[in-house]
Amino acid sequence: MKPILSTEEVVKLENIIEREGTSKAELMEHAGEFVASTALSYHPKEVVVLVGFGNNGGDGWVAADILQQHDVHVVVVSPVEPNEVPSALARHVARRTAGRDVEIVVGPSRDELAALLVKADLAIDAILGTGFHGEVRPPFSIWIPTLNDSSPRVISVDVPSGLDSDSGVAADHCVRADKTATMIAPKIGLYSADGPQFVGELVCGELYDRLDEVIDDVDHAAEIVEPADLVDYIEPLPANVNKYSRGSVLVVAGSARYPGAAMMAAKSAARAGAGYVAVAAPDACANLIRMALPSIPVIAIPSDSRGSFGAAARQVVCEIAKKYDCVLCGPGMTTASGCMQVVSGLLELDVPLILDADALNCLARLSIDGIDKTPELYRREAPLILTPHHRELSRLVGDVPVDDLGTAIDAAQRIEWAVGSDNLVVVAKGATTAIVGVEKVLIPISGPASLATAGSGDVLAGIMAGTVATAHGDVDRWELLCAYAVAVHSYTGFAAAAEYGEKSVIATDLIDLIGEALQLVENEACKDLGILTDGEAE
Ligand SMILES: NC(=O)C1=CN([C@@H]2O[C@H](COP(=O)(O)OP(=O)(O)OC[C@H]3O[C@@H](n4cnc5c(N)ncnc54)[C@H](O)[C@@H]3O)[C@@H](O)[C@H]2O)[C@@H](O)CC1
Ligand SMILES: Nc1ncnc2c1ncn2[C@@H]1O[C@H](COP(=O)(O)OP(=O)(O)O)[C@@H](O)[C@H]1O
Ligand SMILES: [K+]
Repeated sequence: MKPILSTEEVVKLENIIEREGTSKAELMEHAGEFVASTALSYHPKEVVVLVGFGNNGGDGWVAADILQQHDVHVVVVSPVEPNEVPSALARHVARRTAGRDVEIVVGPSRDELAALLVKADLAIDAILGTGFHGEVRPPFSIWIPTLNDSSPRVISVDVPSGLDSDSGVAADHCVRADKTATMIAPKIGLYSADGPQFVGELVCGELYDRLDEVIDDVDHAAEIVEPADLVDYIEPLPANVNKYSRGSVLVVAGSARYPGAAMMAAKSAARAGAGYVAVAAPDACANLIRMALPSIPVIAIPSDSRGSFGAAARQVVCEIAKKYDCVLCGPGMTTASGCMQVVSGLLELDVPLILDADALNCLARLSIDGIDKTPELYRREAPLILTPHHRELSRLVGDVPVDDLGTAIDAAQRIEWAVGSDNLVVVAKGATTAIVGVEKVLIPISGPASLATAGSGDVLAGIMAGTVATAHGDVDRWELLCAYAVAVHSYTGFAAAAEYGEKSVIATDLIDLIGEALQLVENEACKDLGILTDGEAE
């Protein structure tokens, strides 16, 4: 796993590194070297380096110096003369670079800048880094759109200028990078809110050769899960299994209005490897589900007058649910009062439970002002996995706004910390999904935007249930198991986009690609571990 840090954590880490004997000036030299080597991989002839007033600019000045030593024609565009750069560290390197054969253009007009960029084949954006806040002021509010309107490839130093490195919110003017060369560790804002739209390809320069020894001395805002981390969940099917020993799932879902959600979740659980998947659905839709899923037994549960679980459902469902390795509750269920009773009944059972979709809305309704205020509602011994999207998550914490990765992590942590159990995981779904456990926040492999289609969450919930059931409770870290399920879901998205086209994927396409996705995750993990080469994996 690779750490993702907040700006505050990066500053703490830089101070620790300094105490260990590597100064900030040396880190700036290494940052500039990393930017230069990233730039040289494009074999550029003409590079424009845009520098700001701070240390982000300092990285740019160092990179400019190195690039000119590699016979690249470099033009540094600065708002002030090198002698007037306010940051002392950056001023030192600016003066040094100015003493070499580098062209420096101070305070160009929009047209002058545009003319320089037209001639360049690469631009380096060292205007604003982690010190940026608020809206972009002149002259950068002119430079940034001029850069975005120009043709050269853009490498942003540390963060795209104009992006808040913590919240990931882009200012009105924000550099759209082809590649972002971030320093020491990726900043959380690169993954949050607008970040993914502006960052381009992300590369990280560690800058300090003993980073491994100090990285755990600061908290980590989150950790990126790499395929190799998932290797424990990749196991061949033993020859001597039977359908029950493979793992069983009960999907408690559906209603007369939404039978499809139950079908998709159940089929996905089976495709994800569970040997025995059954559906407990209101009798108003049970026959429909039976006809659509001949391989899956459907248990008809008493309905209410509108075709949702009725008053008698709680007792019947809970009696059945005890026998399964995993229960998934929620897809297409509605929030009728019988459903709320089913959810509270299942929470009392000693069986791994996944609450998704309407089960989460029921849970939210069972509390008055957010479930984190009433942890007794969801505190239990057996594992509990909640899989809310941002709106569901917001409802769970009493309608506190949740609209990006940062606010989703905060909300999920409120739910986690109110209970403080290793067995509780909140999978906060979004364009970037965060898996929040009591100690760590994991960022699993993200899928393509094609996954933003109705029913895609039902497929994920099914994959999650299949994964939990086949693990048989033999799980060191539930967060990592959830990361595996999310990765499989992400790869169904890639496979479906390749087969049907990015915009044409519908949720049912994902289900039949789960097998392929399982294989893709395995291939990536093996590649990471050096067991398989690129060619073999294809
Ligand atoms: N501190 C360290 O040890 C290291 C820092 N490094 C670099 O230093 C950067 C952080 O440097 P700084 O803290 O100097 O910050 P920045 O260089 O990111 O920005 C600070 C400057 O930007 C200006 N600014 C802030 N908000 C603005 C706005 N809204 N409109 C226009 N101008 C604005 C400020 O006037 C200030 O001069 C990192 O992103 C990284 O690139 C690297 O050199 C590695 C080592
Ligand atoms: N822009 C996106 N890029 C990648 N994945 C996305 C994007 N938008 C949504 N997803 C993923 O798609 C799934 C959607 O789930 P959800 O909102 O519950 O859908 P539904 O309720 O329709 O089943 C989640 O796993 C989410 O992480
Ligand atoms: K930058």
